[in-house]
Amino acid sequence: MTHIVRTKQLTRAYRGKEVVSNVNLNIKQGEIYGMLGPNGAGKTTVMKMITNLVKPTAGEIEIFGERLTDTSFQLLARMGTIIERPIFYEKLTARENLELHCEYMGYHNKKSIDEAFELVNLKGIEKKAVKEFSLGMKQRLGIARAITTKPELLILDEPINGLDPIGIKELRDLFKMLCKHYGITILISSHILGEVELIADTIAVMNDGKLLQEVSMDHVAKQTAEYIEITTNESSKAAFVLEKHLHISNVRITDEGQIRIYDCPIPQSELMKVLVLQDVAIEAVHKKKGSLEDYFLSILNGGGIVA
Ligand SMILES: Nc1ncnc2c1ncn2[C@@H]1O[C@H](COP(=O)(O)OP(=O)(O)OP(=O)(O)O)[C@@H](O)[C@H]1O
Repeated sequence: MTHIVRTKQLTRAYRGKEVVSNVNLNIKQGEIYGMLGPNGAGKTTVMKMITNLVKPTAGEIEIFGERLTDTSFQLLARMGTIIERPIFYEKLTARENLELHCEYMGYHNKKSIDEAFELVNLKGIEKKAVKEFSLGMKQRLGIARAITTKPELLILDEPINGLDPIGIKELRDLFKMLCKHYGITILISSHILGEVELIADTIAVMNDGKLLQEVSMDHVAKQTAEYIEITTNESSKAAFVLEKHLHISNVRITDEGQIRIYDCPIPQSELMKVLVLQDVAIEAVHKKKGSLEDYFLSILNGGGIVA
C-alpha cells in the first residue's frame, strides 16, 4: 500500500506545552482521510506542520515517500491547501486571484483555472470582485484555488464551515469526485462526525493533541453493524448452544453479560426456539444497531469497542 503522507511521532509544543503529541498518521494514496476531533484537538497544527507552515518540535513527516524539510518546495508544489480561512485579495476578481496564485506557484496552464471554476460551480461569476462573495462562495473559491495547480494531495482544514446544507452536499460530492476521477488524495479536518463519516475512507480521531485512533470506515461499519442482543444470566451456556447447535460464532458477551450476535444467519424466532429447547433462560431479546456516535464517543472517552 502506497502512503502519500506518513507522520512519525509528530510533536509540536508552544512555550513548553505540547499541543500535538507523538502523532502517527498513515494516509494512503487515493483515499479521503478525515481528521476528527473537538476544537483545540490539534488538527490545524498537524496540517500546518504537513504544509511546512509550522515546524515540528519533534518527529518526522514523509510526503510522497520523501522526508519533508525546510526546502521541500517540490513536494509542497504537489499539494493544494486551505488551512484555516482562505485569504484573498478582496478587490481583485476571483479569476485574478487564481491567476496570481498560478503565477506564484509557477504553474502555467491557465486552462486549469476555467476547469477549477467549473468544478466548484463558480463559472460565470469569476469576474466578480471577491469582496462581493458570500462565505460559501469564498470557501468554494478557496477549493478552486487549491485545485487549479492539479495537486496530488489536497489538505482542507474545516472546508465546510459556515456552509448551508446544499453547499455542504455540493462540496462533499466534489471531494468524492476529485478523489475518484482525478485520483487526488484528500486530507480533511472537521469537528463534526456527521461530515466526516459521509466521505472519509479512514478516520483519525484526535483529542488534546493526541491521536486516539486511526481506523478505516469499513472497520467502523462492522463495529456499528446490526446485532441481536439476548439478555440472560446464562450467557456462557447460551454462547455454547449457539455455537454447537446453530454454528453461530460471531458472538460477543458484553460486560453486563448480554450476548450480542452479529450477522445472525437465521430468523430471530428460530434462534429463540433453539435456546429455549436447550433450557437457556432468556429475559429479553432485542434487535439493535450500534451507533457511530457511540463508537466515537467511546474512543474519545478512552474506551474503545471490542469486536
Ligand atoms: N501559535 C500558537 N501559539 C500557542 N498555542 C497555539 C498556537 N497555535 C495553536 N495553539 C494551541 O494549540 C492547540 C491546538 O490548536 P489547533 O488549532 O491545532 O486545534 P484544532 O483541532 O485545529 O482546533 P480548531 O478547529 O479550533 O482550530 C489549541 O489549544 C491552541 O490554542
